[in-house]
Amino acid sequence: MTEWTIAVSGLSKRYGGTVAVDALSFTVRPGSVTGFVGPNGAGKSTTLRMLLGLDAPDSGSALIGGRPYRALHDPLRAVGALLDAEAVHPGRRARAHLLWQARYNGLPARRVDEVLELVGLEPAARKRAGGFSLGMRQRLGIAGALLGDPRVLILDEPVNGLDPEGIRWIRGLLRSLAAEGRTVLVSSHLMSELQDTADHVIVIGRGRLLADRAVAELLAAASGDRVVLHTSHRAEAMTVLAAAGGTVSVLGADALTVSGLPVERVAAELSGGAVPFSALAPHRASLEEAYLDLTRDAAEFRAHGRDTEEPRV
Ligand SMILES: Nc1ncnc2c1ncn2[C@@H]1O[C@H](COP(=O)(O)OP(=O)(O)OP(=O)(O)O)[C@@H](O)[C@H]1O
Repeated sequence: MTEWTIAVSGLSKRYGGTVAVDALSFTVRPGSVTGFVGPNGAGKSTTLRMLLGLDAPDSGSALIGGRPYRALHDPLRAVGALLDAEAVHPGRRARAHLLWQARYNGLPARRVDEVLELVGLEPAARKRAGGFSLGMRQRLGIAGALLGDPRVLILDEPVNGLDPEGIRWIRGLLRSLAAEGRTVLVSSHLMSELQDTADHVIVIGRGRLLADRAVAELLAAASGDRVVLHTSHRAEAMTVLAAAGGTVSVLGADALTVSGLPVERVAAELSGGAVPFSALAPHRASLEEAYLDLTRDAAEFRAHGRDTEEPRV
């Protein structure tokens, strides 16, 4: 049986003087959602295009189930991909577009109706794609990716253009596809989009690997041993906690961050000093904070030319 792992190894691609992907290596395993994150221009789409055989690497390899995409026996059943939701002809009706794709790949018309239902596009099945919102085009692209009931899904910025309801929907869809044992790789330039979706993230910048870690690990590292304290007696709290050996910084008008003291000790010190407080809890970092921590270290990320753009929040 094929192990449907995505394996990128020493992958590099240059366009003229631009190094788009630079000796990139990572593995994406079945059964979880893996986020592929980096700011605009980091090299995500180029990597995905090489994985799908749409661009040739200068060196290295990009394999799916141990083979290059072009060598897969039944590619649509093996891999479903969404690269560009705009790629549908505007005059084509949604169902007709999918039927054409299905026939071309030897799939039954029944499957077209199944995927239309899965992505919630049944009511628009007979409408022309030209009249679709970006969110509807994303859904149509996802329907196309799911047609062959593939083991591996590769989606480039699938959340782009979706409204909050659509974002919730795609999170659920990705999680259920992964729970069925599929390999799910989803790119985004916004780490926050992957919160509550990805189990694992691969972060790249300027074509290079910055992190390849479980989300839980990344969040634990970014959360550190900090405690967040809410009190209207900020000055007194700072004095008491500093005297106890804590490092205290101001978070907001009524909020402080304390590190170097466990939460129980902070509570005991405040009570001992008769300093009132309204809330006290270990700090839980967001995925966006973890991302900013990571990219802060990668100074070259923002220091030069095209990557001067801050990751958008
Ligand atoms: N066909 C091409 N010809 C020339 N340069 C290219 C080509 N494709 C990508 N590049 C360049 O390679 C770099 C990486 O681009 P890529 O589209 O892979 O990044 P990305 O991470 O997908 O960004 P985005 O989030 O904006 O889609 C960029 O500097 C881009 O301008």
